[in-house]
Amino acid sequence: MKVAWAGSRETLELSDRMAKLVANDPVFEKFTRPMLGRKELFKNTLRKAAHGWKLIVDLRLTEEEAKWLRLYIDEPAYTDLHWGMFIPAIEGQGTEEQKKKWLPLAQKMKIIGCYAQTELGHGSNVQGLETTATFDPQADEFVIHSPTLTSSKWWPGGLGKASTHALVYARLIVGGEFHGVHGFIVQLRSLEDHSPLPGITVGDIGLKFGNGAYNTMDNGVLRFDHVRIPRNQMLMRVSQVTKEGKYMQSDVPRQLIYGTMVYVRQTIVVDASKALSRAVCIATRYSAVRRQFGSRNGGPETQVIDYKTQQSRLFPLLASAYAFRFVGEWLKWLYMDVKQRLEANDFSTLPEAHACTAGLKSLTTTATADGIEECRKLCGGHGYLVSSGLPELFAVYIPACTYEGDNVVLLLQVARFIVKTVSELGYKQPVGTTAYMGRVATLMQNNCAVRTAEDWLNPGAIVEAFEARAARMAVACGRQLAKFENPEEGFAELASDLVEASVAHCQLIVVSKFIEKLQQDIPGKGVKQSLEILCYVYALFLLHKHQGDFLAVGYLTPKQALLANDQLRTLYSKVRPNAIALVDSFNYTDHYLGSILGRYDGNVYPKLYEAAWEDPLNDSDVADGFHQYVQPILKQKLHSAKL
Ligand SMILES: CCCCCCCC/C=C\C/C=C/C(=O)SCCNC(=O)CCNC(=O)[C@H](O)C(C)(C)COP(=O)(O)OP(=O)(O)OC[C@H]1O[C@@H](n2cnc3c(N)ncnc32)[C@H](O)[C@@H]1OP(=O)(O)O
Ligand SMILES: Cc1cc2nc3c(=O)[nH]c(=O)nc-3n(C[C@H](O)[C@H](O)[C@H](O)COP(=O)(O)OP(=O)(O)OC[C@H]3O[C@@H](n4cnc5c(N)ncnc54)[C@H](O)[C@@H]3O)c2cc1C
Repeated sequence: MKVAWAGSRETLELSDRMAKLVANDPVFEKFTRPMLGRKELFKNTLRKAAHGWKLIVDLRLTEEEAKWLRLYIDEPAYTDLHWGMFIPAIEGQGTEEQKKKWLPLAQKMKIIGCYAQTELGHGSNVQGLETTATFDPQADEFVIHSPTLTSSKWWPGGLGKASTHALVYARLIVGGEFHGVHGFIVQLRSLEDHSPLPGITVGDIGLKFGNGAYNTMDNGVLRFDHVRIPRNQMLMRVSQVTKEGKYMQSDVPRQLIYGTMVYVRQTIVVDASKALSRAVCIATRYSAVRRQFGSRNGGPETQVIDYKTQQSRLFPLLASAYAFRFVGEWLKWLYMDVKQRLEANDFSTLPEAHACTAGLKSLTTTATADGIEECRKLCGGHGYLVSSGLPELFAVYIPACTYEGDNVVLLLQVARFIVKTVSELGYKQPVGTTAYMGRVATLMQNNCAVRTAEDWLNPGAIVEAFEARAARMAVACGRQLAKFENPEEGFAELASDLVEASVAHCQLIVVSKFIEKLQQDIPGKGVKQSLEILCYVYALFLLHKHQGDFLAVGYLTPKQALLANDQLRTLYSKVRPNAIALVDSFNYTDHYLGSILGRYDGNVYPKLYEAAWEDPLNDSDVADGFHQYVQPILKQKLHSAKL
């Protein structure tokens, strides 16, 4: 199962080596992180990033090894944006000449870059950005300017204190004409002493949610006062500005300017499976350690993992972690395919790649953020302790629902794609993830054939149920929209229904990709069988949770919905014997997990007890402040009898 989770034996071995390298290095200690003040915390992150880079260079780590190393260091840092957005943006939007100039500098870390798109007043609406880049043909330069307070760049990670350069998204103005938003490489700080260059105001935006958590990152604010950059620092793969001041659009679609977001959204789906699996690993191991009630004749109490309520909350999350892992693997394939096509100037699959990355990013991050919080509750009171690892994991993770596109805004993008597909059904055969809509007549007509709980253990029955629900919801939205004279007005009015239809479509993708995964050769005794059980748990859990949809569109009867729930209960009993093995298969070191409750050896109580004494409040028996603030109250002579 470890191999199935990792994707291949090579990846398992490689990631395991990197995990151990980090776990055994004292520089990467992270237990005290939530207690550090902001300055100390940030300096410590810089130290870890520097040490990580030294290891990469000294040990001549490959790009793949370096990625795993950074993952296991497990501390948001400017390097995430440098490697994760700045470099990919140049790769995707730069010309060959630009790549030749900038990529070696960035890859050797001679410059540090960030991705500066969002502004104080504008995030989701990228076309509404206010920063301007005005071409000056005399000087052959662009003038980058922040005309208003709301145009201040706000949020970019790594911008506040670390970056020397930024990829700045600004409105292009050539000859007095606006040409939409484009990306520009702008130097922010001196490469000698790191001080901000003239015309640049830059700093950190302040503390964020949670202790430690995302506060290791210097999310920044940036303003430009007529900062000049050479013309060739506009990324010019999509469109060009000539020396003479001519704006030229190539054959490449404008949307490629948003390409870095597509790339990162794709990586976020696999990351969701990592974050959720960490939380599930902690909650599952602890649920086997924790006992409550049910002692007979003085024997041990019941392990809480044996309660059906615990199982019905925990096992769907375990199944979701696996589902997100496999859909993430598929999405990575889809992205690589699109990338190759784009290089060959084939843009036909870009809309589907955008819809899939947007929708699956939204679906998986929402479920993961909710799932981490559920895991905290599954651990009872001890889950609220920072040493459980769950509060920090939650605090670090939740912005994923917002960054790289607010999850609702992204689902509305999926809705546009679905509505367009439905409207074209008469004359265009849908392909890829919308191919099922090509069978819309059958899906609208046929109803579920399930008669017994066992009938639900059938991939065909499950896929058809999810297809029928998604198709019927999409068609219903299409019909409602048709009643509006102005389509944009209709879209705005029906936005909530459209979002629900998008969720149904995305859930269908995850379920189908899990089922497709099981059609592959999966080596290892019992591995495939265990994954089949998890796949059914995932699908039937969703069906149960959203049974209102399946019933409302008229595909299921209430009896069939009840049978699905009966089957789900049986499946939980099948997951239970392997639950610990299924989380051990994530192969997480205790260092990466960062949780006393989730320790591999299960030695929870002694370690919790020990850790309590390490709290700074326990440095002395009598607290600092006692004599000043508590003792006077204790010694106070009160005159009123009532008091
Ligand atoms: C491996 C390491 C990875 C490390 C990563 C580290 C993560 C670190 C953590 C945080 C970093 C965070 C970074 C950020 O948050 S960066 C900022 C991200 N910002 C956003 O995501 C903004 C969201 N908004 C948008 O994407 C867009 O503005 C929009 C899509 C919501 C709307 O855009 P607009 O231009 O108004 O488009 P329309 O709706 O009018 O659509 C026009 C047309 O274009 C299509 N389209 C839109 N986006 C894309 C795209 N990305 N790719 C392809 N096509 C796209 C859209 O579908 C329309 O098509 P049409 O209907 O056929 O005309
Ligand atoms: C931790 C973190 C790191 C970040 N890192 C970066 C970075 O490195 N670089 C960068 O450029 N940016 C970064 N961002 C910014 C991030 O990309 C934006 O915050 C994000 O795109 C959401 O935009 P917003 O803040 O404008 O939200 P808003 O759009 O203002 O959202 C507010 C509310 O309005 C709703 N809403 C907005 N538009 C619509 C609509 N059309 N229909 C219905 N509802 C709508 C949303 O659903 C939400 O509920 C980061 C943000 C965070 C939190």
